[in-house]
Amino acid sequence: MGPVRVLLVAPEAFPLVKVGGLADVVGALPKALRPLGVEAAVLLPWHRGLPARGVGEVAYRFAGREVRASLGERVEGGVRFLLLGVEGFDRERVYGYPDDAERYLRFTLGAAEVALGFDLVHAHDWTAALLALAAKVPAVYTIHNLAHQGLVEPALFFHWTGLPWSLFHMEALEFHGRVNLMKAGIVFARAVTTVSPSYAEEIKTPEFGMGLEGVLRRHAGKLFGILNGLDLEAFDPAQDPHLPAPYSREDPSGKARAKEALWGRTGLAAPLLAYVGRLDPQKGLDLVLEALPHFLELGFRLLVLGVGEEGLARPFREAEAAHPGRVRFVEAYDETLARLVYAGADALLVPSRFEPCGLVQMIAQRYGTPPVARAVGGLRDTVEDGKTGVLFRSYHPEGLLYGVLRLFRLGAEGLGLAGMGRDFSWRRSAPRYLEAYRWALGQGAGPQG
Ligand SMILES: Nc1ncnc2c1ncn2[C@@H]1O[C@H](COP(=O)(O)OP(=O)(O)O[C@H]2O[C@H](CO)[C@@H](O)[C@H](O)[C@H]2O)[C@@H](O)[C@H]1O
Repeated sequence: MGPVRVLLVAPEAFPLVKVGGLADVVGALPKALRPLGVEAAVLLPWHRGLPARGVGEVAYRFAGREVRASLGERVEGGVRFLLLGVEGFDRERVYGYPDDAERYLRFTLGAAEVALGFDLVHAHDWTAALLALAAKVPAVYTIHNLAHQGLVEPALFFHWTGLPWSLFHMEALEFHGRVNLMKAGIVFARAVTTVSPSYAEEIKTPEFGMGLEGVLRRHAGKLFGILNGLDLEAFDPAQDPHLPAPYSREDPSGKARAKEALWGRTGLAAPLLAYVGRLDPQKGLDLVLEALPHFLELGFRLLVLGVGEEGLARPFREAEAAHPGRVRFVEAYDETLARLVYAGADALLVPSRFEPCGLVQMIAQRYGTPPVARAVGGLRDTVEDGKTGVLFRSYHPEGLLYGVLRLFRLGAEGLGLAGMGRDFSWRRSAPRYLEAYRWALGQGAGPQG
């Protein structure tokens, strides 16, 4: 058999454009698949400011007319990135505009044309989900986060896409009177994957299914739970240019330098609890806020690094103002500071309400910092409770508080060192994507092997 040629389609991919973990995964997967005989290219919208070489044009239909989009190409770290210049992407941000559904549908319909040159298309999250229906090659669809589904008014959707209204029913696109793009991905893809085995189980229940649990149960026969890996070269304390000194499990002495650098940059000191990530209701930051007075009473310092919802940013701004030198809120996307946190904090807080996989807890373990995480989704699959970190169950500030206390009772430093020995490489997960691809191409065994 020749190589499988796959087009990964996503809104973001590291190192070109990154908002969160989706970009890490889409950027790393092509490299992990190459040794397995998969030639993967990544197609992104041509977001503002991305330099690339023009390689042609793509014609697609939108709202009953033929439109053209320029196609760019750029190779980065050995990965071939294609950029599609459809209307609506010459903007500051990747998401968060009122016309997101419209511009990503344009992108998806253009992507369907680009996919014709490949054996298979691998669509990521709601923004690319319609490829499962619109692409003329088989599609694999990955759910990174069920919270964002892409809901569209049906009249607009059918006008834009030219798809038949006969698809507007409960077993296809309809969801409470609207079109649900995530649902389209689940229903029409040949294989559906999600980013951890635990999340694959959880989303079949009302607690985590976000209204799609029934659909997911009906399509469970093609659902694969594949744990995300980490790009071990991109995240390596032994060769991380963001750190003041390299270190490893064998010689962790450089870690002390990272701690000093982190304290120097933030004005904080040990014992330092930290959070890195998007400010989103998913992440359980309300628990951090509620537990904060107790943390401060116990002598802990808190650092929060993240951007996102104003409703979550404001209370952290206020907490910083009220507790100078003890609470810091850095409202920025800052790669260097993030690396200093993974290396220099005493514990990383990951109290998520739900977590499809989560990369921050894996990065922290690789950098020798133990996570205190809620026992959900991929957190459950990647933190060894009492060995490399602490897991807590109840979604309650006391759950988090006792988790932190338990970590320090067990010895945060020792657990951190143990975490450095864990293997989070893509080596274990990449072959499972190949299985999903083969299954979608009608060549192999299904999710249960
Ligand atoms: N302010 C900031 N400065 C610097 N770096 C920052 C940052 N905010 C976030 N990051 C970085 O963004 C990434 C976050 O990835 P996660 O997977 O932990 O969560 P996210 O919810 O974004 O991803 C979603 O998709 C991924 C991929 O499948 C799933 O693992 C996850 O569960 C799901 O919610 C990490 O690389 C982190 O370092």
